[in-house]
Amino acid sequence: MLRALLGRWRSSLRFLRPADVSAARAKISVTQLGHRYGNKVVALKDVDLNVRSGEFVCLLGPSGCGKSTLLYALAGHVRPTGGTVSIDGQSIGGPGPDRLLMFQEAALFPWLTVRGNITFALAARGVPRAERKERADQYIRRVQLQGFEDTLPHQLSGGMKMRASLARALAVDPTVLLMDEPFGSLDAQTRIHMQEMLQSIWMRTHKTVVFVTHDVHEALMLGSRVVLMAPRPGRIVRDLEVHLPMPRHPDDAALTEMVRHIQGLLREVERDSVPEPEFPHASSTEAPSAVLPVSGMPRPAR
Ligand SMILES: Nc1ncnc2c1ncn2[C@@H]1O[C@H](COP(=O)(O)OP(=O)(O)OP(=O)(O)O)[C@@H](O)[C@H]1O
Repeated sequence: MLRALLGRWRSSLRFLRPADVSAARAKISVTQLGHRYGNKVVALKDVDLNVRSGEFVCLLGPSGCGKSTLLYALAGHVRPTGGTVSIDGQSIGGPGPDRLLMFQEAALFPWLTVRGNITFALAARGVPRAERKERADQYIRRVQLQGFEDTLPHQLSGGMKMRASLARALAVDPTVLLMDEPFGSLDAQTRIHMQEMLQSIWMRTHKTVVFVTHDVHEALMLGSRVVLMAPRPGRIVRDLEVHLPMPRHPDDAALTEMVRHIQGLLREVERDSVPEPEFPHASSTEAPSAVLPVSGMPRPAR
């Protein structure tokens, strides 16, 4: 029984080398990316990553390994001190409408209803007025918020706010969805529900997603690929393709075994990381702690 289980999770995990996903065919291509903040912290060093169209890539690693810095470099909010980021072969010089960044906070306009928040974002993207309501309602149904179209954000639970934010992100239909621990502030039950919902939406849309998390279970619930990062300096140490069938169930035995294996890898990574001297943080005003999201809405304080 145990042997069969081990066989299943091992055959569901494939280690990738950078050359396995060619830059020429990648949707997102990151080459030799480095970033040093003004306070001398090397947040990223020599990061190479190619993401294919339609992949769900989870960036996973301990605090401070540069996950958010990498995500904000993809969004165009961090201007890396070295290397390049390209989308569809075009080097990016800043934020663009092809990428949308979602945060742990739902970042809804409090004076607009659920539908109003979505139609506002559609208007900002130039969607004709006649299409906005129908499109908003379509995505409201997709995140199971029907009946709450005219509700204001303060009347919603945390999970519902996040669903509204997800509906807004999907409705504007960015080429790439960038998510920074979006479910981090939700309770365990709501978090699982959001993961299942996002998973079923992704299975239907196959949108290219880059999702930051430090939760191994979440990464394996969602990711078609899991990229492990290590700190000091921030870098990629493993790139894993996950072939567990979808939809995945949070209690699936093979998934649970895989979680244990990756937790072991992360412990090794932490052990092998050289501690870096403490640098003052407060004087720096650089992203990711002070950025504007791609959607153009003010980024809430982290
Ligand atoms: N604005 C900033 N100015 C200076 N240093 C920063 C800034 N933002 C992040 N750092 C440093 O860069 C390194 C990487 O930070 P980053 O937030 O990208 O890591 P992370 O893996 O996303 O961490 P967490 O999971 O805690 O959010 C850390 O050492 C952090 O202290």
